[in-house]
Amino acid sequence: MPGGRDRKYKRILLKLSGEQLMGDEGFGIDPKVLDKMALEIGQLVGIGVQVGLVIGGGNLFRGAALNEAGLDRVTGDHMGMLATVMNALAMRDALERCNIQSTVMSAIPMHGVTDQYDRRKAIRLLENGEVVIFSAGTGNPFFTTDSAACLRGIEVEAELVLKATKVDGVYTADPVKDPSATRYSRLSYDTVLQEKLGVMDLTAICLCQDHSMPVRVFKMSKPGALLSIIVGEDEGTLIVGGSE
Ligand SMILES: Nc1ncnc2c1ncn2[C@@H]1O[C@H](COP(=O)(O)OP(=O)(O)O)[C@@H](O)[C@H]1O
Ligand SMILES: O=c1ccn([C@@H]2O[C@H](COP(=O)(O)OP(=O)(O)O)[C@@H](O)[C@H]2O)c(=O)[nH]1
Repeated sequence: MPGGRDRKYKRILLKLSGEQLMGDEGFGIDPKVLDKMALEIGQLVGIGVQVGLVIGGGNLFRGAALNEAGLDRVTGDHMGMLATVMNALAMRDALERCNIQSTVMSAIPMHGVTDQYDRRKAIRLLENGEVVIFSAGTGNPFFTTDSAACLRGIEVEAELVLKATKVDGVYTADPVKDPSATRYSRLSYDTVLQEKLGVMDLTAICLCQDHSMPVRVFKMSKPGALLSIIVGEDEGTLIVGGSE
């Protein structure tokens, strides 16, 4: 553990975007990336952290993009949710190759492929040290997996939602488009909402605000970042209530 410090969190909900699974390819899943992520998740499990996972589907399908291409929006969202199930199965496979016990639950019943989402069972599995992968988002169209991550995090009483992303936190503007943007180390839900800071969808932020669920945004590809957060280091950006 970094600096020999104890873990700060016992139960977390980690949100990975689908795009993070595709590595350098423009589409699909790179098993080497999955293996790397599985090892990092395994480090958390190894120090007794209970890990719930939500994985997006943007490496495969997004409803809004399919809609722009001419498909019905709800059909597109169903396809996006099914994409998250595929990613979840691939992640379970990678975790099991690292001898990390895991269960995939789906918000859309998929008998024989995944378990159906069951909050009480999920909590029991987490308490037993299994990684629980919550797939198919919220099960409803017009939502995102950011909202699903916050929803599941609140439901299973995680202490923190961790949003892994391509940038190392929340900035005053999109740092990819505006090089003069500066990073917050901590900010309030209200600021994210008022400034419409685009790192996470605003529905997800509202849900976290209503239920006082803190969110930490960080860069997954930064070596050791995930573990640093778990031991309480000030990595990325923390979104919480009150004034910043
Ligand atoms: N104010 C902001 N601070 C940080 N990132 C921002 C901001 N506004 C927009 N972004 C963009 O949001 C992206 C993060 O969203 P992303 O992880 O792609 O979401 P998802 O994978 O869930 O679709 C970053 O890569 C960044 O370019
Ligand atoms: O509760 C949900 C979660 C996801 N989706 C669909 O699944 C796609 C993939 O999820 P997301 O875009 O959040 O993935 P990420 O950007 O995190 O990879 C979305 O675009 C939506 O079409 C949905 O309809 N309802």
